[in-house]
Amino acid sequence: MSNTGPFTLKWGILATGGIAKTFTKDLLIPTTTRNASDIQHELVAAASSSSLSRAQTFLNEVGAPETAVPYASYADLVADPNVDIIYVATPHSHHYQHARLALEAGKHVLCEKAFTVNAAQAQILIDIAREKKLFLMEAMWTRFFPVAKEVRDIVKSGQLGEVIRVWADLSFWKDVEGEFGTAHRMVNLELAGGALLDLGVYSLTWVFQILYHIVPAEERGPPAVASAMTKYEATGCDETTSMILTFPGGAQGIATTSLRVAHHPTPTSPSAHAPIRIQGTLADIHIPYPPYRPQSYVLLPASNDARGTLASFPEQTVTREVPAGGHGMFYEADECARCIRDGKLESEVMPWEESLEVMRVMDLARRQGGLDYGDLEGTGYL
Ligand SMILES: NC(=O)C1=CN([C@@H]2O[C@H](COP(=O)(O)OP(=O)(O)OC[C@H]3O[C@@H](n4cnc5c(N)ncnc54)[C@H](OP(=O)(O)O)[C@@H]3O)[C@@H](O)[C@H]2O)C=CC1
Ligand SMILES: O=C1OC[C@@H](O)[C@H](O)[C@H]1O
Repeated sequence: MSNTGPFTLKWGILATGGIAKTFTKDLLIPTTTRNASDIQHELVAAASSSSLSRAQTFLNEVGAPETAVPYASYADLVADPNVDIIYVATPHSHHYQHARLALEAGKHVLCEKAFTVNAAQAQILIDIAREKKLFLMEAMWTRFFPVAKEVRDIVKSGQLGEVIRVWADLSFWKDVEGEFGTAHRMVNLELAGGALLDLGVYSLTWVFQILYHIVPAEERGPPAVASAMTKYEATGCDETTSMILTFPGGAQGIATTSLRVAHHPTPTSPSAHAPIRIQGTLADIHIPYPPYRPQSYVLLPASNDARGTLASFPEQTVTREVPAGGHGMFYEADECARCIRDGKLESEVMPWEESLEVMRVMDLARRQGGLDYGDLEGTGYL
């Protein structure tokens, strides 16, 4: 690493919807507020497929520097020589096309979750990134929170004993018809909507972080998958999907998602149990809602009348709040900057192979549930 000051990563934002705005605001929070002063981010451009004025409005709304350039097309954005990395923030249906557009133009890519519609598309993006020596990462921001890292480290240390089971739910207790109708991206088949790709991917990421990511390579393997899927009648997307994953060695992951019921109808109520529960032979870890933005965890030693308390530590709650009023999306942006600075094509925290495995599990669950996205499943390009 050079000692000439922080490495600067120059960002172009592809799309101007809800999450693009949240992410970009985080990008503009100085890295010094989170002890990440070895890198910094610069917002250099944003594009809207709708209009130039929408791109300009977006830049104004996020508080972009005056030098940031608005574009009226994604093609123009990826052609900007001043841009290093493109953040793809379009609906699932378009991730493959837009990430590929950026890679083909020679840009590094951070692509929103779910990475693509299926594993075949993810594989092609990875192949292109490898061939062109470009950084590519699924924007699974949850993994980069300090709490997620701490939890992985605790499990790795053996403090929980052997992890036997991980329960993971991300569901929203919604009036689905009233809130989403048929056109909203959450339920619209033409945008690859549905609970699984939008929310279930988080349940899977918690299961994978514990039962796959931190398992030594020689013991690790893809899980067997048994799933059930119930459709939303109005569009045919999945409304409630439940998956039981059995990993080599026998540990089980139970990953669930729904648009109509949740682990608790008022997930932030003090009586709500945790949506993520990592269960070991000596202790559990519970992670409260929201599991996609984890800011605390509870360590619970196992205990019963007959055997007493097995672990040698008390129950404890650890809280790590996101600093500087951020949403927590800057952690994944920092990872991109460090990887690119260090010449890495992929992140060790969210490696290509694991995005692919998660996509394969979702492919299997969709096959078992009879959910096919038709033409959106293709690997043709633009
Ligand atoms: N990490 C997280 O916490 C979150 C991630 N997401 C992910 O981000 C992605 C976008 O979600 P979100 O921002 O909520 O969606 P929005 O509908 O708010 O925004 C999507 C944007 O994509 C662009 N777009 C391009 N083509 C289309 C199309 N055919 N239909 C609709 N929009 C299109 C539009 O921008 P323009 O007109 O400017 O081109 C639009 O504003 C999804 O993949 C979702 O899973 C979403 C929410 C939270
Ligand atoms: O990624 C997401 O996480 C937060 C949710 O609010 C959102 O619907 C989803 O796309």
